[in-house]
Amino acid sequence: MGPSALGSVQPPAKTDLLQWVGNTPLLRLERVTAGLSPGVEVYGKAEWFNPGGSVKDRPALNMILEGERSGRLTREKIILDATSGNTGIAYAWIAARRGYRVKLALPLNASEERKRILKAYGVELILTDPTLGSDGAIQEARRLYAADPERYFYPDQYSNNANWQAHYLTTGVEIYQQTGGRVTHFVAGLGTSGTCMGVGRRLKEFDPTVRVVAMQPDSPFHGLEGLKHMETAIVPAIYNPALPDRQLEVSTEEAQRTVKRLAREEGMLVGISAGGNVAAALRLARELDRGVVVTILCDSADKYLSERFWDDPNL
Ligand SMILES: Cc1ncc(COP(=O)(O)O)c(C=O)c1O
Repeated sequence: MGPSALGSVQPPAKTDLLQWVGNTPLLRLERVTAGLSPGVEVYGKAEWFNPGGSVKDRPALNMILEGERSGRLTREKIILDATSGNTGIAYAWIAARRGYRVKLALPLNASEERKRILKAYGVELILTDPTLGSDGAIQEARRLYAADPERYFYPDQYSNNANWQAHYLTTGVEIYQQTGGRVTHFVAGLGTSGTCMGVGRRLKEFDPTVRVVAMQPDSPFHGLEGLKHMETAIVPAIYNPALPDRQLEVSTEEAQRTVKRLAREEGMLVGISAGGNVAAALRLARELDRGVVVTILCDSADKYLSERFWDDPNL
């Protein structure tokens, strides 16, 4: 078959990897939802389809583009931030494409896979005290920036409006469109809170009856990498506690158990925070007679495969 058989040959579409951020599939959960009222549907937004493998590609790209637009990010600057991993991975590949260097503060105990991925992209890692968690990394990034502000572009994802705006401009719109405007509840775990704030604001603008549910780990020492226990953590400046209509707490074990169920019953190999989101979404869905519940499958399990819970027969 020659080209003429195809009609006029178009150049390939979206040949820049950056164009593949967003527009992720919305997947219906069909088996873990057994026993729910027939009028209730539960969906997960498959964010591992982003080029960097997580939901954080969206805010990282938006913060970098905003930095360029505002003139705060210029060629000679190093991108500096504190990240438990996924935002770092997103900065890393986006910076590689756009020709910037990246320096990241992250807790020493962040998963080995994440550290190796970051190093593979050529990122400089500053490993911080693991007992201080993500807050220790934030303090270190602030210290480095304060010591030499001219050297760095410090997006500070916890305080940067371009973080939640990425979700306001993309994720929220996609969810509304992909559900044909039928979404009734949105569930999101809180890390920087960008996803919850941006999607929550957008959905409530489309339809003020949409209920926004924030999910948090049930204790300060938890295994939900990427999420914060707000009561004991540095609260992100972009977090508005008045926006969620409800808060749900999920234990590490419940999240891990749900991760295994999603793998075995739905064929979706997702990360721990995604398991936590689905656990909270299912708890909420059990209370409903009718509804369209949407949550976020933040990343895949690739970076967590060395965790011990996979081999724990009780989970
Ligand atoms: C795996 C994972 N899940 C959830 C989140 C939370 O998303 P957000 O920062 O938008 O609250 C993050 C954030 O870093 C993450 O890495």
